Amino acid sequence: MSAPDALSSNGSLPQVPSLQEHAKALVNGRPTSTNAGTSDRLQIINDAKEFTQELNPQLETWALRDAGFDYDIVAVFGSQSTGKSTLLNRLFGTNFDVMDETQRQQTTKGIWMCRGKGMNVLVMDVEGTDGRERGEDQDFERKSALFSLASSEVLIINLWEHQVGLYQGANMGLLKTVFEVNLGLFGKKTQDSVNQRTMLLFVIRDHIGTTPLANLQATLTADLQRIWDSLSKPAELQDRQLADYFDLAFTALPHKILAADKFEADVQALRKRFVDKSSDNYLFKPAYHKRIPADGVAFYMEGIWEQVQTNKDLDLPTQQELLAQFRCDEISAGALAEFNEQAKSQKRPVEVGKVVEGLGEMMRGWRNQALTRYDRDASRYHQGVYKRKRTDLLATLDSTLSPLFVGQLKNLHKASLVAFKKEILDGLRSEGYNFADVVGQARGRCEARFVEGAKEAVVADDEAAWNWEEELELLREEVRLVADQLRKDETKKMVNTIERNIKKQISEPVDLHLNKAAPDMWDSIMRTFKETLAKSESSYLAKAKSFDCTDEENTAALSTLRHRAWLALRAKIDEQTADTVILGKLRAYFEERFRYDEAGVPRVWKPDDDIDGAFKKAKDQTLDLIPLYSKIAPKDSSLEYSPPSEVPDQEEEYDYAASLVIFSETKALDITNRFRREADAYYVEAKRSTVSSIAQIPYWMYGVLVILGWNEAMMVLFNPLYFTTLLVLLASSYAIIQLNLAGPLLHVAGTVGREVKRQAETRLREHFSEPLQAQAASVQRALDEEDSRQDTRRSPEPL
Ligand SMILES: Nc1nc2c(ncn2[C@@H]2O[C@H](COP(=O)(O)OP(=O)(O)OP(=O)(O)O)[C@@H](O)[C@H]2O)c(=O)[nH]1
Repeated sequence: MSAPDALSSNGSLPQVPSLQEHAKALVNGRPTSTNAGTSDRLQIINDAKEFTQELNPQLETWALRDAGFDYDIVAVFGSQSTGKSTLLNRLFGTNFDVMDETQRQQTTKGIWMCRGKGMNVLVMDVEGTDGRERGEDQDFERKSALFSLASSEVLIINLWEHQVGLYQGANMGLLKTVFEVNLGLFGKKTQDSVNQRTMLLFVIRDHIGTTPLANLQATLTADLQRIWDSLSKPAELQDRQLADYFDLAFTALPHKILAADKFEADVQALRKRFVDKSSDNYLFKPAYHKRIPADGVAFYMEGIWEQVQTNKDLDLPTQQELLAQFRCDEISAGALAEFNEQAKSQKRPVEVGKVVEGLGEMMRGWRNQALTRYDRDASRYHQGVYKRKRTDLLATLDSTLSPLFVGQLKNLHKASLVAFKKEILDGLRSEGYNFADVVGQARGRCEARFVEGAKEAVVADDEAAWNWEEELELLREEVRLVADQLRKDETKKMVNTIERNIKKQISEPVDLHLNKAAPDMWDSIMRTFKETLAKSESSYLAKAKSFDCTDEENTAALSTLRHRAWLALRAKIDEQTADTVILGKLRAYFEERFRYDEAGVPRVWKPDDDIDGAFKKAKDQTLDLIPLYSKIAPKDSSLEYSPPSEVPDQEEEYDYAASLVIFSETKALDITNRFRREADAYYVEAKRSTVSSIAQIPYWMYGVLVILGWNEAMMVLFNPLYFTTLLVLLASSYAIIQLNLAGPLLHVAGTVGREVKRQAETRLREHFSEPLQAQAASVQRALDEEDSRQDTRRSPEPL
């Protein structure tokens, strides 16, 4: 027989298509099978040379898909109707179709497969050779031989005894093809295909016994050796022997009908060689196994058939690699699907900022589960591919877990920072806290919390991929910023508290000193102020120590404090020198001097008192106070206030010199005038009080009245009518007193009396005080005129 179609004209193997191309073709363009298998046998390649799609489900039905390497494949080929199916059925308990005894025509078409009864063996019944039914087309024979060789561990070559020694009859042509193809398949890659040996079991049927089996075996071996020698081997394989690739075994079976019992016994003996692993003759030796895991057999066989069909180079290691790629991808995808489902469950919580408890453990669990699953199923395949795909899978797993890890770190970062702030604020609420201690402890706990959480979230040992140090650095930086901010806030709060205290402390003394209006008033005020400020500054510095404030911060805070203290003093002074308040002070000062004498007794002005002199003196003394109040000017220069050179957070520079002035000149003038007016009113009042005392009725006037009224009194006494009237009045008075009506009557009488007295006084005053009245009126007029003149001068400026 000629070289197989798989070989190109120059004898070399054609180029292998890329693995991806091939896998794609297989996955997308699988032929649809019309070969529906029965429950226990399946036509894997039909008449139209199409590979079935049912093999995988069938393997599942046969419970072989998960067998791993724990299964074997045996195939038979030989001439048509040589009892192949019969033999297989007997050996493996299968139910391949057997030819009806009377018809003698081909029964097995294509390739059928059965599972050996009670054994993990896949048995393939291959369409018989000879090509009688297919005419001269021996293409299928070659392809099926190639397919069987690539997948089976044991190849049974079935032949009649009388075929031994015949070239065609004994399928020697086909064997030549098998050997050639075998070289192509396994020859070159000896390293990879160290296990790729195949057992060729020759079963000689209808052995009569006249020629001993040994002789038949010798003939066949010699024939095979001859064929092997005649092969045109590639240069590098010239010295390879048939035994390097094949183990040969021979057995003979007697005539099935003529020696039925013997036939049956020998078949059982042969069956034992397929079943009994302990036997020396055990045929399914591990060395023959093609190392295709059971779950990959369907894909592998389909791939091989595809290659054989398209006459492409059948490079088994490549096929195995291809299979490994496909299966590893499938297994990896299965593991990934489950893993993704698990990872998805925690994606949302992490995304919304939750710190997921035990996330690291979960992630490690999912990852290990996926890898274990992958390792369990994929490690049986081509190691190179398995490892490569494992690396890919690992990368995919990690790339899914990485965002969760990073998210968890970010959430931990946030949570730790929030806890840090809360702890500090809680700490600052406690009595007598030490800021540095509070911050230091909170910082320690914050970092510890983060590190603990981060370590838990680490998925693998690879420090570069699962690094949390950088995030910790970021956290530290932020903690520093927060602590700084808190310290600044605390410092501010402290400055505010001290400022409030200063206000409280200076309030009373300043009031007191401003009320006294002594020449050293400002000295006293400034002394108090400076002492209070000095105390406040030292209390700030004492507290600031625990805040770890820098020198610059302390300087800034002290400047602010000094500035604010000054503003507080100024505010207090302003409050005490507001128009009405200062006028009140001046009035009080003036009154003290004008209305009271040296002993503090209120003065009653007499006409000869020197009202004008006293008024002028008191007024001048009071007016002298205005310049005193106008400017903060302590006599002792050491008490002068030294303002801070620079105040932070202040846009415009504060003018201390200007702040020393309390009243501007205009203001001082205004106050002067307003005071003058008030003082003048006191003067007028004083003057009036002397007029009132002059207007008293002289006592001799009452004597005059008695003398002038004497006649009228006598007339009442001596006139009966008047006298009677008098008696009636007296009697009435008596009755009134007796009846207790004296009170109301006296009240009425008092009122009437007062009215009469008032009338009388008025009349008398009008009579005696006209000249003095005229004098007072002229003074009042003069004052009014003076006022109106000053009003006219001041009119452009508002009061
Ligand atoms: N003489 C003889 N006949 C047998 C033997 N075993 C089976 N047969 C008969 O040979 C005929 C063919 O048997 P099959 O088992 O169908 O042969 P086959 O090789 O599978 O046939 P195809 O599938 O058509 O190639 C049947 O009629 C069997 O009864 C045997 O050992 N000796």
